[in-house]
Amino acid sequence: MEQLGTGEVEHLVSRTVRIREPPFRAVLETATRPRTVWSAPDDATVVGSGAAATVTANGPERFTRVREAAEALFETGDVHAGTEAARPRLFGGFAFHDEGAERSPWEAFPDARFVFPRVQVTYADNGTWLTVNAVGPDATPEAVETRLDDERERLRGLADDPMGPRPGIRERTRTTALDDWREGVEAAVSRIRAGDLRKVVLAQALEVDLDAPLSLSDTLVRLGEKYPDCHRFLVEPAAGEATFFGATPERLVSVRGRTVETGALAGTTGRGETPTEDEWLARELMGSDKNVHEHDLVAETIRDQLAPFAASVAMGERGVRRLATVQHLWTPITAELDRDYHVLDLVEALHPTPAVGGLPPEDALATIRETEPFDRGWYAAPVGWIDAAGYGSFAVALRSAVASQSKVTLFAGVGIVADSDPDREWDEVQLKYRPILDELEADE
Ligand SMILES: C=C(O[C@@H]1C=C(C(=O)O)C=C[C@H]1O)C(=O)O
Repeated sequence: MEQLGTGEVEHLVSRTVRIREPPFRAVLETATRPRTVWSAPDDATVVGSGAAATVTANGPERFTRVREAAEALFETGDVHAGTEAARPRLFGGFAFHDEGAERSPWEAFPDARFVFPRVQVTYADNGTWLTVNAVGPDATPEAVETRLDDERERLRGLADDPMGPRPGIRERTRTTALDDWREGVEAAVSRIRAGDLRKVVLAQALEVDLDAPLSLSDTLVRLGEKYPDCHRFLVEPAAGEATFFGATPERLVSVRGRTVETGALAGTTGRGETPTEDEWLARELMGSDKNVHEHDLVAETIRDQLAPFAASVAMGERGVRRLATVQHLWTPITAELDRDYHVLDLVEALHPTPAVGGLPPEDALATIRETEPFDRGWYAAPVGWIDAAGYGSFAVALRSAVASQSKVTLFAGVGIVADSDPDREWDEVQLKYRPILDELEADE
């Protein structure tokens, strides 16, 4: 595996063939570390196995460092992709805070880490594609083509075995007790009422010990079935046991050419038992001053953050996005860039939006660090991909967890504004654990 430093030029070989569609679950099940999954509603689904190259970076400069290393990697490509969906891409993400995501369960996660998969299966609208990549002095077309034949053979033999049962939970440990939560939320509300802050997103973590080992391939399949409109992702360091995965409703930003797509997602309510109750909850959410305020702060900030890059920014109409477990206020936002930018320029400018950080950003981040008794690591941070043209797509890593052998740590947060009630916010956190928790609790 090649570890790329800034400015190094490496020789890259990439070959792709079209294949008969192998079962996603078995492809992921038989992939080797570090594994990669990216699956978005408007994008091809990608499963990566191993790393032909890895880019890592730390600290506040991590966005620039990754961009430079990506540009160096893609500079000398000998690429036969056959289809756009299988062109070379780096998959990975960033830590939430500028520095120091080292506490458990994040020990193996640097502040930024991207993988150029060694073997990649791409499920696209125009078929399924197998890619083999190699980087370094020994990367030759012959070696890559031989590996391509071997992998194609191997994938042909994969059976679509039935999924196993969910693992079941032995024990749950909260990082934040209800009393401490109330105290933290009340302190934040006081600061907001005093005018020191406008909004802050406070999160919790929940550690669960499982009865049986977790099958991440089953979990990713089930999340895809239940949350087809969400971005599914899985990223992991090569060493250690930890895997970060989730199914998030929130897109941070996509850039293709000069077109930018993003949106504001903030303000939450539950799902009803019946369509009528669902409608009632949605209408209540749309009419709630507290939620609309919480939401509009996000939408307006994104618009302002995009403005320096954009020839025009268009805000869509605020509406409700209904997911299997919650409903959110959502405003689609698009922009046209005033010149070519790298997607990471936009990621750096937008992260963290007040949907996961707060306002003013620096004060909100300080409040988060002071209040939260755990490390956010990569939770609520950008995960996604970048290509040689500087295009890319990033989601906000919510409804997510870190899994190791028999332990999973889940994360969820809520926006706090002047009239937030600590107990209602507590309930909202529990609701946001549901997507992952539902896949860990034993089947009835
Ligand atoms: C912070 C989370 O979600 C974010 C916060 C929301 C809110 O406060 O209403 C809604 C969607 C997300 O932007 C999370 O899921 O952990």
